Formats: sequence, structure tokens, C-alpha cells
Amino acid sequence: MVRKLLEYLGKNLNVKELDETKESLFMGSIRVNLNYYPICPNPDLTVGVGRHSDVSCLTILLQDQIGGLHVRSLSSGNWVHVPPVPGSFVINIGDAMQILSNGRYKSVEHRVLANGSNNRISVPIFVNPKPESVIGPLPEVTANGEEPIYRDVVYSDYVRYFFKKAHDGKKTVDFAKI
Ligand SMILES: O=C(O)CCC(=O)C(=O)O
Ligand SMILES: [Fe+2]
Repeated sequence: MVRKLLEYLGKNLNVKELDETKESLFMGSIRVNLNYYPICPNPDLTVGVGRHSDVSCLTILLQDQIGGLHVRSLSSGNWVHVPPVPGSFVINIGDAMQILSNGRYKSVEHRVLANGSNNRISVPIFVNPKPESVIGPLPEVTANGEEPIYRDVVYSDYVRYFFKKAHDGKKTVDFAKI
């Protein structure tokens, strides 16, 4: 499924096929997290997860029936609840895809609200470049003379920068801005 999605997203970027090089950029390493959000006695004073975008190319998220995930609308800036739909995944674009696509795809800012009456579990699968990959706007994207707006960065440096600081919305992407 991930491969199909990436092939489809790649077509829009002039990437004809997911050869070995592209495979290591788009899906060279996978990380699975298990998130547990216990009932919170003070949900109004607490965040579940602060606002951030994922450093992945794609995130495939399985959430339970409780809800609480919000994504930020690019057009209005409003937070939009992502209601759980049984048997479905939430698919999010991450920062690596934004950088590789020279900003054509935008990583989604999201957060999780604390819940005063239910425990919640979520399982994100982060589909990432290989740690040692150098990521920057793909040659297929800039071939038409489009100015790159991101520089080349080693993916593990990008991830290290993300984890060094508190969640701060979409600011991590600035690390790769020219
Ligand atoms: O729990 C969720 O729905 C999302 C968690 C999340 O954003 C993350 O682990 O990066
Ligand atoms: Fe996330």
C-alpha cells in the first residue's frame, strides 16, 4: 500500500518509477511508534501531543475509536478534528516529502488533545528516507528550472534537529530552507 501511494505521489513529481535510489529516499527506513494517552485529570490544562509535523515522507496512522487528533487547515489555519473511522488509516504527508517535492506537497501540522474520560491508543507508522540519505528537492522537480527552496540535508541531521527541541508547529522545515 505504501509503495502504491508513493508511486502515485511520485508521478506528480515526474518520478517515473520507484527504483532503488528513490525507494531509499521515500521508504528507506520505517519506524513504528505505540502511543498511549492515559485519561487526563486536567484536559484543559494539558496537551496530548503538541503541534508538529512529522519528519517522515508519509505517516500511516492507526487510531482507536476515541478521537482527539486535529490537523491544521492550510487555507484557514483552523484546527480540524480527524474523526476515527473504523478499519481505516489516516495518511499524513511529512516534512521529508515536502523537502523532496520542493514544497509542492506540504507536511500537515497536527496535534492531539488530552482526554478527560478515556484512554487513547494510536500507532503511527513513519515511512522515512534512510538515515544516511541526503534529501533535497528532487532533480525531477527542478529539471524545468524551478528554483530549489530547500538545501540538501542529511536525513539523520534533520531528525536530530527535530528531537533536540520542543514541538513547535512546522518550524523544523526551516532547518532545510535556503
Ligand atoms: O496519536 C496520534 O493520533 C498522532 C501522534 C503523532 O502525531 C505522532 O506520534 O507523531
Ligand atoms: Fe505526528
